[in-house]
Amino acid sequence: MAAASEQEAPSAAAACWAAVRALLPSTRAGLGLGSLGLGAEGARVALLLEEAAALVYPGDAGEESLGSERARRACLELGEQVCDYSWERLHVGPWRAVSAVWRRAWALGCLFRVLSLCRARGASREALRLCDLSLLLGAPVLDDVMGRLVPVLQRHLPPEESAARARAGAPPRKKIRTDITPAAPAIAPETAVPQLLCPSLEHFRDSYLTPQKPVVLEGVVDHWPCLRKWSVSYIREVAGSRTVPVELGSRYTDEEWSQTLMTVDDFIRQYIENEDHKGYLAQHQLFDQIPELKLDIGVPDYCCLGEGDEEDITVNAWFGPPGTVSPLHQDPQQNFLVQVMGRKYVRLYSPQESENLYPHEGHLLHNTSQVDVEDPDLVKFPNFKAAAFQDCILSPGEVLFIPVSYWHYVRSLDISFSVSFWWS
Ligand SMILES: O=C(O)CCC(=O)C(=O)O
Ligand SMILES: [Fe+2]
Repeated sequence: MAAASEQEAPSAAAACWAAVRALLPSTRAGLGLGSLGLGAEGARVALLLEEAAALVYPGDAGEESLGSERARRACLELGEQVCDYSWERLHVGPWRAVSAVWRRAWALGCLFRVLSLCRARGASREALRLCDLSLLLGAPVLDDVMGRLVPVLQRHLPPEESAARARAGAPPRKKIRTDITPAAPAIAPETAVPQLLCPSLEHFRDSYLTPQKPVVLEGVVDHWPCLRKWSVSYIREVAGSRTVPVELGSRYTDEEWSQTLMTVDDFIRQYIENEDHKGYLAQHQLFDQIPELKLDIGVPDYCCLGEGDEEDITVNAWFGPPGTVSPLHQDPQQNFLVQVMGRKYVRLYSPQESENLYPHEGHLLHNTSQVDVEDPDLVKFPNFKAAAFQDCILSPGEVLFIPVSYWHYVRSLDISFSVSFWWS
């Protein structure tokens, strides 16, 4: 199959297509559509995928892959239809119940759309966005082809589509304010979480993990490159063009809270540089999406004390402006919350205090307290004042151990980036 139809010297678009094409299986059978397992209810989608595949791998020796405008348009539309069908399947019931089959169908729909766009005009931000939508909602297909496409598209993105150029015509940005930040609460010695410099594994296990006591570990991640490298401009440089989920609104318990998808570049412009609104890139497995950032972090050694494998650790990014609030809640795993940029105020309550913390009723929020920790309504929640707590201000390079089910409330004091490790 010819790599490009253009007769003239390979254009940028043709060079991009050649690189994209090289990531695909050499034969149509290599797509493995026959073993997708969509079943009877997915028969229509299976047909749409076969039709799209036939355009990318035409049977006729003389015909080129997506060689005509008509073929490219048809492939784009088929991919869109596959995505429409799969989208509905992805949004029925809770996320953990969504079948991997439909997540793979979603990824393939995105793939055919990306192929059609790249064949027509080379790399584009839209193609990159579709790769991210596939990585965020889909399941890996063809040896993670959507992840492998990202660096190829980034390399071939024409300058006018790159984030830097997109900003060149924009009005000058507001300078990021680092001088005025929300007041840091004073930490009383009697409530302060203990701090420990590089304890041995045994000491941490015997004095904190086994008795399930919180502690701030110091000096244990000093060698992680993120502590020297990360800044708002570095994150923009590495991740600016990538699409990520963002929480909008002050806190997830508020009525007007919502989630959206946007590029990191837009997130920084709207919510980090502009402090009028609250946006939080929260609880996102950014390091699976952008492996380059993973090179800058490690896994805390103490995780080896758990019973699970290292691959089972869930690593989340939390990036936001000053004033983001995670309401008081508990999680079902041990947590190392690693602070990389800026400071956070953290308040902790033992699971034994649950009765004094007024968890929401109902299944969805039963692990979240109804009390606004720093401004409690003591008429509605009188026992809250009796609840004993510990607190700390977590600064860059510090690691907070939050035992399983320990209640935690977190407010950022500066532009902040934290990385959490949920482990068992
Ligand atoms: O940093 C935050 O805003 C919340 C972190 C958190 O809840 C967690 O790591 O489990
Ligand atoms: Fe949490």
